[in-house]
Amino acid sequence: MAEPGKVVRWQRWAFSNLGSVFTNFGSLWLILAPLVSLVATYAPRRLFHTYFNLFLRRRARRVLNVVDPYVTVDVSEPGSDVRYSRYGPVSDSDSTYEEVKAYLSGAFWQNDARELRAEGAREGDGLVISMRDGQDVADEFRGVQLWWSSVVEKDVQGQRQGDRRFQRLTFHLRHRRLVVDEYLPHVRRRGREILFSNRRRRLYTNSSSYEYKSWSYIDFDHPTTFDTLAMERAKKKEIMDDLDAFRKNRDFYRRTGKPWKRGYLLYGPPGTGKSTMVAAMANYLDYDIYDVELTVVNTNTDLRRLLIETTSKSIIVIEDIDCSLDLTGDRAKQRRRPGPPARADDAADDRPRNTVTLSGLLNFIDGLWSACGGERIVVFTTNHVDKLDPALIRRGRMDMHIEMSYCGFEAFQTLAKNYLGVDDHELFSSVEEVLREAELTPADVAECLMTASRVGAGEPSPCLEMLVDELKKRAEEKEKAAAETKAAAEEAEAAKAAAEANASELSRGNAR
Ligand SMILES: Nc1ncnc2c1ncn2[C@@H]1O[C@H](COP(=O)(O)OP(=O)(O)OP(=O)(O)O)[C@@H](O)[C@H]1O
Ligand SMILES: [Mg+2]
Repeated sequence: MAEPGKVVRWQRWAFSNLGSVFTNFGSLWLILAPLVSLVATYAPRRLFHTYFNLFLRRRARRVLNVVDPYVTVDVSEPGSDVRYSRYGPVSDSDSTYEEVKAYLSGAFWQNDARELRAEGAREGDGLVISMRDGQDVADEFRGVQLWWSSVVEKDVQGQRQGDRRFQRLTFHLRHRRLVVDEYLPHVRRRGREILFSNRRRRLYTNSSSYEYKSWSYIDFDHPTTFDTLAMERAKKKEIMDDLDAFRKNRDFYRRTGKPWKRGYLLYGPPGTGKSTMVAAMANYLDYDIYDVELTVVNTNTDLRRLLIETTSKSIIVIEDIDCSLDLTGDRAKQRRRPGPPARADDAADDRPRNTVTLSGLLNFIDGLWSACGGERIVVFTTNHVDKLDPALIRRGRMDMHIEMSYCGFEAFQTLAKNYLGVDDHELFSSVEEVLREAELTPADVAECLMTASRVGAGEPSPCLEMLVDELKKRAEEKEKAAAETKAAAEEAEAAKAAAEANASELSRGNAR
């Protein structure tokens, strides 16, 4: 490494003035020597040695600081022993070395280091670029110049054979506080971010409570983004802004004493894109997803264990929350669960029943344990928002309520762009008309577009003509189905009323 310029200058000055340094020190010593021997004779022996030693050490350190005012800190590769440098213990932690390397891999693009080394990132397809041994890069932080170099030393003292590798940081003595308090934490934070962005994201799901591992996972590789998500533009922007504000406001959450987490409730009919929205959120934030299957969680304690084992920068999602548990009742009713077994063989089965309660779930969302780790998003999806206990979705728990509604014209434009690659077309107005009159979900429209683009070989005009016909057909079918359902419901209602009237007539007859 090219030595920091100032060190070289100081060293040259010291050597060229060696003669006068010794002359001055010699005359000073002529005066001090009798004084020292006087004190040595009359002062208590132990006291003299302690103070004299201290005095000499301090002088020596000051002289050393003048000759070489630069501090070095080594971050050693995991596995090496902790070392001590002139300025105290050398940092040695499993993740610090990787974090520093990742941080430096980002610094090379602005630097002129030419001899680099590339290693595959531990996860994902990215590469971590680092310095070849003996290379160095300069860095700047708040106007202060620092140097990093990659050092390899033969391991001479330990039982370990082979080389020891370090990332060595050099900086001026006067910046020690800045480096320790601010620069190194900044390096670790940034390094962690780079490692995080290089990793493969994961989609976790909880195993049944009897299994040893709480979560199992697969790689998460969902292609949906906010660009491909069909929704009104203003609403989409509002959600993205909210997510941005959440991600960037770590300090705000700390300052206001709030745990760094946010809840989103997605509600709407089937096929309006609730699950798709969760994937878009995860891709936007670069977070992992924990998909909680509540029906296989036995107790509140198991639920808490699941929470503790999630990592930060993740979305915890409970889909169809209204179906997962009986969460529609009041809390008093919940506390009485589990009730008597419904079937005779249930009584013989002594496995614990599902006893997750509403209050267990409330604690999961914002109890004391929910604050551990931070930077988490909780998402509930439901088709029936009106059936949920208000406590579960009150603001503060579910901070943002997002209605996923039927496909409007703006949502259709996004889908047309996704499937046909067109932004505008004369047939769009016909589609708009159909959508205004019928309640079609984005899933309906997406499916029609898929068929149309396959049959019409991706040509916009025939595809859109086909789409209009298909949508009209679907709208009619839906209308018919809705009318039939309504008629059936009315019929059932009438039958129920008649049965009740009959029963009361009968009981009155009996009473007479
Ligand atoms: N808003 C949307 N934007 C883009 N594609 C969508 C949208 N909504 C639905 N789709 C398409 O429809 C399919 C089903 O959507 P999705 O599973 O997200 O609906 P959902 O609201 O979660 O339904 P459910 O309530 O039944 O779970 C998706 O795979 C996607 O292709
Ligand atoms: Mg869904």
